[in-house]
Amino acid sequence: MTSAPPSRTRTRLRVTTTPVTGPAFPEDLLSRLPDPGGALAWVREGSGLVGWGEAARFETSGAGRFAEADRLWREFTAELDVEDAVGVPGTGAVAFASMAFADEPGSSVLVVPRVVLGRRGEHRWVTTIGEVDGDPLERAVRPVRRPSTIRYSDGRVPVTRYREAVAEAVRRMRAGELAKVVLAHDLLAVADVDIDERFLLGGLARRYPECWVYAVDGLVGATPELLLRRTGEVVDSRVLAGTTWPGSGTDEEALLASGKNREEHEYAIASLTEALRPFCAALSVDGPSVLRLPNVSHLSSDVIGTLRDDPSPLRLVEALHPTAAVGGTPKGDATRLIRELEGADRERYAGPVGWIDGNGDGELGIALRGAQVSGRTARLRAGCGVVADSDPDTEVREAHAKTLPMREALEGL
Ligand SMILES: C=C(O[C@H]1C=CC=C(C(=O)O)[C@@H]1O)C(=O)O
Repeated sequence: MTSAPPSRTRTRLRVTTTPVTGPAFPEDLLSRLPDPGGALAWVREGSGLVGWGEAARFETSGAGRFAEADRLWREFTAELDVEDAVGVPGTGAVAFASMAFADEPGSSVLVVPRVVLGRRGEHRWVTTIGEVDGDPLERAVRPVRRPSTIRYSDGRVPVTRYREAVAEAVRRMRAGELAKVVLAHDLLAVADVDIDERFLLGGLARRYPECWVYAVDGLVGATPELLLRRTGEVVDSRVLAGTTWPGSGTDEEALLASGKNREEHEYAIASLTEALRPFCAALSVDGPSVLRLPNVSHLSSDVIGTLRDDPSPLRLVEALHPTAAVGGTPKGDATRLIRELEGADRERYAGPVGWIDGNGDGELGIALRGAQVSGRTARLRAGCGVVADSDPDTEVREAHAKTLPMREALEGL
């Protein structure tokens, strides 16, 4: 489904990026999101983009969802009348993207906001796309509402089924059917009032400043994993796989030395670098080291490359997704096993999420540590890499630790 304003066919849509200096620009980008719903965000350590309103929206599905979204975005941006007085990645036309995990079913979306506030290094700017009433920096912000009660219940893949799924996956791996699969379960949270996306974003940003806090079309979270950032001819990625958490009995030194976690990590690195290398003149991996977050610590590697041609961020993530951090090895076998053992649609969990601009730059993370928010409900999802050595009970505990950021954000901690 595609919708764009009717004006698009009559006059060229105007996009204006203006630098902002002085106190008019907010210290906290998230604090300017005006409404409880419809938040668009990609923010880390105070920098990034937030947006609101909808100048256009493009929805795609199926195996061709990335290519179709890429085509629609190119066609849309070719028709724009852009005046960009800042000229850095994220200025000019921007779309927030959230792509479905699986080819079928699932719907992916690009949302083009009417207003974007952005911050990158010393640059601060406002972009308007199409008609905008008044000064976006003066726009009234509705008070952020916190829920009084949150009730949790089993989702479509309850913990008991999740444990069985992990045990079955381990059996298949010991029988030599595949090397790694990432299995996930979900948890349903119901609040007493409609959930204010800004309440979640604020809590996540406060507790997880080293993560990318995101919101696109009701999918809200704080991901520690960068799938791909394109800045001109440079691409980089932060690959995570292999986890420990407080109370697990495995400290960070033991995580670095753990054969099982190193194996999980190696598959994730290999899947990313094998898919990215054909696009690159040079590619290097630095790691693993340990990324310490309040709820978990991960084995983490940084990948950096120089592009040889000019592929768009969406075409690049099409090649990379799903890496073995969220799919498995071999990719096709793992994806089929996920469908069989989870038996429920992941929707946009573990899919690419972030932004793209009209000049070919973009930042897309993996939609982890989040929830799909709709009215009073939030569906939380979390998964773990399973290899032949995995223990089902331990994976259940690890998945529980991975839902902590969103449980705390809902509870206002
Ligand atoms: C699939 C998730 O985490 C991935 C990212 C980092 C570490 C992971 C792990 O150690 O299993 C997972 O591969 C999730 O948070 O839902």
